[in-house]
Amino acid sequence: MSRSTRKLLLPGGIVLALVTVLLLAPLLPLHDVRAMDIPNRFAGPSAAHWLGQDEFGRDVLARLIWGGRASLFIAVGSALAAATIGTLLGLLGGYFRGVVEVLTVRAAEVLLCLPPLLLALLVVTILGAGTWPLILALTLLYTPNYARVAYAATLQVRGLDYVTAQRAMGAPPLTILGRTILPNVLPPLLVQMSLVVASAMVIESGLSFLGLGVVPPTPSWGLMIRAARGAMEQAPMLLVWPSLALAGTILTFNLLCDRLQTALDPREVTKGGALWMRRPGRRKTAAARRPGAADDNGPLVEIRNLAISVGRTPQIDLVRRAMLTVMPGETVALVGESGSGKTLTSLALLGLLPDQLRVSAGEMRYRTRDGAVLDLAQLDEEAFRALRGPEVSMVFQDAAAALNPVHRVGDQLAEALRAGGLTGERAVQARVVELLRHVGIPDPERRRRAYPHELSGGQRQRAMIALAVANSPRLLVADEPTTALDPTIQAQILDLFRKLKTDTPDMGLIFVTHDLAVVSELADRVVVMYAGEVVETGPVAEVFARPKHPYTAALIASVPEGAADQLRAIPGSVPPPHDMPPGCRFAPRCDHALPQCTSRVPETSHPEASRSSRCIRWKEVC
Ligand SMILES: Nc1ncnc2c1ncn2[C@@H]1O[C@H](COP(=O)(O)OP(=O)(O)OP(=O)(O)O)[C@@H](O)[C@H]1O
Repeated sequence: MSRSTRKLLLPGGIVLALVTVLLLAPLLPLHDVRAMDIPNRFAGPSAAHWLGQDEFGRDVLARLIWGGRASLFIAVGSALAAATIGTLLGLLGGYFRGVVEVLTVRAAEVLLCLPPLLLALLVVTILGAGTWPLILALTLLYTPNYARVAYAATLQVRGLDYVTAQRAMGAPPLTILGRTILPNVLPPLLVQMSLVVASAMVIESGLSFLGLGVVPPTPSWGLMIRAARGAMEQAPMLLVWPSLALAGTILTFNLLCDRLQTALDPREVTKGGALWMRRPGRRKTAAARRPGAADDNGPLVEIRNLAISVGRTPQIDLVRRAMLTVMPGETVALVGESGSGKTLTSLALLGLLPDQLRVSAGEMRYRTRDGAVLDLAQLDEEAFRALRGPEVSMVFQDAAAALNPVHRVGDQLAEALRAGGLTGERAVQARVVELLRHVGIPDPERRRRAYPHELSGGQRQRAMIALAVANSPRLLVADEPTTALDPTIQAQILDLFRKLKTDTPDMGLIFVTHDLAVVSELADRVVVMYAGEVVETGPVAEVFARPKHPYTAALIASVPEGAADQLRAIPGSVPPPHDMPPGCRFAPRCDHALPQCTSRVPETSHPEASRSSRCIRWKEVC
């Protein structure tokens, strides 16, 4: 059972127990909710009446349970009805747009013009007080909320590649809506559900309290609160029980929906709840700082035996024994097939690993501007925040996703500069223009006022690079910054990186790429990763001319730009992290593999001082 499923047990158990008790009310040995006992009005708890008796001597426990039936039936019933209708309207409107949108979402939104309580009062006044008119009123009230949430979520999802791919495959719209879009819009709908159930319970009690909801003598929590108010001085507990039941049920529903949202979200983006709810990092900055270790000629970054893992029992190592060194001013290319751990290693350097992953072993020694050596593997989030920007920074692959779409490019740059300590509005704006000009955005005075969507793909990537270098970082990590661009623009962006290298000769650059041609043009050293491990490192020219690991050799031979005479695909694929072969991870795909390769993990060899290979047959590879 996964952690998020386990977290469902508590609120799920409480809701199940509550619903069971309420459903079984007719079978439970409860007093008659209407049976009055005037001589014993306001009597306290006794063996016969566990929670005491009300103003007519009726049993409070029985009325609480039967009242809960009415309240919950109305709240959950109207929330479900509104969810079904509203989600359908939102999905249809968001997917088909145009007239359908007007007839569904916009029509539902008309209801939002009316004050909620007034709308409920209107329906109840026309149809008369009672359970069903109340459910209808609440359904009308909440349908537009669901429609809007589903509509917004559908709009977000309908343009994504996987929906386009479904369309391209000829899937009918209803299948796309039900199978592809609905599961993706479910998390915000569940949040909405928890809010609506809670709010419906409050409105039900309010209307019952006003005499417009559940009709007495049928009990409801709202009616009980209303009656108890008049007798607050004689019997204050009469007010406490229904209020507690109402508050407890609302809180439990909120918790259940919150946890459901996490459990149903396979991407686990909601995992851990709000940032402020997360446990603070256990690691301490002080422990990470080693003032004595400063060495001006030493490496900027030195990763040793880094392991990045997911899960605890069992723990799966997505990256293990990773080694990487970057000297000041050096460009190190990180290459390897998809899934080899390049992105995770880069993200770990900035403390940006996804929530469910962690650095489980190893060191990432980083030398700061003032000469102190920090172990990034030991830093907490707060310490990383201080480093990101002026010390380490990152250029992401997809600038469209990495830039905030609702802020102007210039404003985003200005914000980064202010966060880096630059003061004075004039100085900030001047630096914004200078940065945009530096990265080659034409007419920066005007373009700084553009939103990201108003820039071309290449310009967006330039703006993203400007953002990354705004505070002159000493280490820049670029994760496939050219992959999403067309070849002409790719060449321009590579030129920009070359210019950055020349202009900032001390800046270390880690360049993640699949493209070996880019590596040979841009990088000084190359680090080859396979299945979460670093298999070979060395100066680019030497590694490309004489690879010392069969995987590097195969990689070079597999691309047209490679030095090999004949193009040759690497047979098989990278094994998944949970099913890694024992011994050398590349052995099952390797032409040079010996029996001992599959039984023992190969040690790192150093064919030359500046090179390393994790292959026992490195001498024979070439
Ligand atoms: N959040 C995550 N949870 C579990 N496994 C993950 C997560 N992120 C990445 N992985 C796994 O870790 C391994 C390394 O992923 P990583 O993204 O670092 O590879 P990569 O070399 O950068 O690939 P690509 O070139 O496709 O970006 C892959 O097997 C991937 O499936």
